[in-house]
Amino acid sequence: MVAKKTVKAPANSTGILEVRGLRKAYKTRGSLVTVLNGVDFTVGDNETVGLVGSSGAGKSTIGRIIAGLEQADSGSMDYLGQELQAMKPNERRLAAKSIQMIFQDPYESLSPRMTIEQLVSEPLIIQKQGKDRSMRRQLVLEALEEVSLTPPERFIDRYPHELSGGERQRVGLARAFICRPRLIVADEPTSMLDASLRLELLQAMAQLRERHRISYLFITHDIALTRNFCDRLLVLDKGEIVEAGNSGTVIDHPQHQFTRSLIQALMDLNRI
Ligand SMILES: Nc1ncnc2c1ncn2[C@@H]1O[C@H](COP(=O)(O)OP(=O)(O)OP(=O)(O)O)[C@@H](O)[C@H]1O
Repeated sequence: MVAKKTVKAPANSTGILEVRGLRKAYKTRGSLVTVLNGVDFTVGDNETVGLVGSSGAGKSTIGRIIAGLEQADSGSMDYLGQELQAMKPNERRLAAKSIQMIFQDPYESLSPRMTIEQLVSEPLIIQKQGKDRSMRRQLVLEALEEVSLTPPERFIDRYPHELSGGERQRVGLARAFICRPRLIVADEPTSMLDASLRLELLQAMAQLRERHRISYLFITHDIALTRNFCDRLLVLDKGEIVEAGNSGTVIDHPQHQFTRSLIQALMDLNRI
């Protein structure tokens, strides 16, 4: 069992994830480029934490490292008392059951050759949950219902190309939800959706959080979106978190020059 070896009291009794000193550099054309330069933050239980920063700041890299899709060079990630960085691949796979990720592109993130049933049940198969196909189908129907793809029977046998962009993103959310995670890393899930679909997805995410006590790390370019959707906001600049706090407070009273420039850019955009 994974937990047995690594269990210790969580550093923050209400936190589920505590990230400390995360560093990552990529080798490109022979030279090493530092992307994350000692990133520190926490995500609380049932909390939605927004992560903003300029393009290329390293937001997705943080998300991928937490979801286990990439390895950090150093630092620690205490997740429910388990140190993710120190885990072997098979332990990490088990932990991954309760940390899931949803992605930006509703067209590329779902295989076009799989039905919605196959796509949403795939994590169950990987995690060896759901004893047979009919049980898995039932769990898929429930997950589709949870993300407001109703009636689920209308969606389950279709292919992604038969769905709208907003519906596909909710399929991605159902796929992330089906193993009942504690934490979902959402990497710009709304950026390719128009305003009304954006709202639908955020409502579906908020509903899941309310019903099932899920925390989100919500990565976005759109700092305005974080005001109501996120409890807390983290601002990433030059590989470090330069500001963190209640999202309304950070937006209304930014302390760091970089945060001010992000908000100014938003105001300039709204004036166009
Ligand atoms: N596999 C890789 N190899 C080399 N460089 C990479 C790799 N992945 C990311 N990078 C670089 O790391 C930096 C951070 O990338 P990342 O995708 O995390 O940024 P981001 O903040 O999510 O950007 P955006 O908002 O544009 O999506 C970028 O400069 C990117 O080019």
